[in-house]
Amino acid sequence: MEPNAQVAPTSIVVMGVSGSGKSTVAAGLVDRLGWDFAEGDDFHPKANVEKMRSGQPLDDDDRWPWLRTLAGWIGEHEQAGTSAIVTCSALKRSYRDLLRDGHPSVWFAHVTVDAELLRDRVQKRAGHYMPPSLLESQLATLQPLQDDEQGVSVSGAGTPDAVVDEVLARLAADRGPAGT
Ligand SMILES: Nc1ncnc2c1ncn2[C@@H]1O[C@H](COP(=O)(O)OP(=O)(O)OP(=O)(O)O)[C@@H](O)[C@H]1O
Ligand SMILES: O=C(O)[C@H](O)[C@@H](O)[C@H](O)[C@H](O)CO
Repeated sequence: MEPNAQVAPTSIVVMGVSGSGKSTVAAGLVDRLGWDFAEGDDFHPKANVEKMRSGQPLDDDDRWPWLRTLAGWIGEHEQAGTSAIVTCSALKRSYRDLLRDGHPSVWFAHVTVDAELLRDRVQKRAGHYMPPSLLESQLATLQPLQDDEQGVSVSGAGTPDAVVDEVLARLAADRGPAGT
């Protein structure tokens, strides 16, 4: 598999640890691009959500079936020729390998936020099943997006609009004049 396949990116996976701002950035991208959208967390089996709610981090075995479901969603959109945006923590490179395997249009937008800001955001967020205590394991598991992976890493510390602008600028550059 070729991580940097030269295919116009039409499937954006907004990735990052819990609380980094994936949903917020994805909403901004959907507003600006009008592409189809799915919240990756909605595809977690109930057992995964209950595990996180009880304060236990997911492991690879918990995540593989979920990631395969998301890859299927991406594949359906690719096949239909429909551009799409999905949020997914995609914490490890091997998870991203699964998502892009056979799906050359996949392009990652990694929203990065330092641990202090992350704790602050998650502690202020009410009514979410993900307890702040799981942040450390999210950060320990994270393998940041690498240079040879199609996509962009952006700091999520700015305003949502600024983060979205930065993602879109890089997306436009990667899509080239024909991909607008
Ligand atoms: N750029 C930003 N500036 C200020 N606050 C932000 C920004 N992005 C997100 N937030 C806030 O931080 C919190 C986490 O954001 P969000 O839910 O988008 O993250 P997430 O990565 O989708 O989280 P999870 O994966 O746990 O669902 C929310 O309360 C959101 O309003
Ligand atoms: O891979 C994981 O551990 C999970 O996807 C988590 O990241 C949460 O589902 C999500 O971020 C919601 O808080």
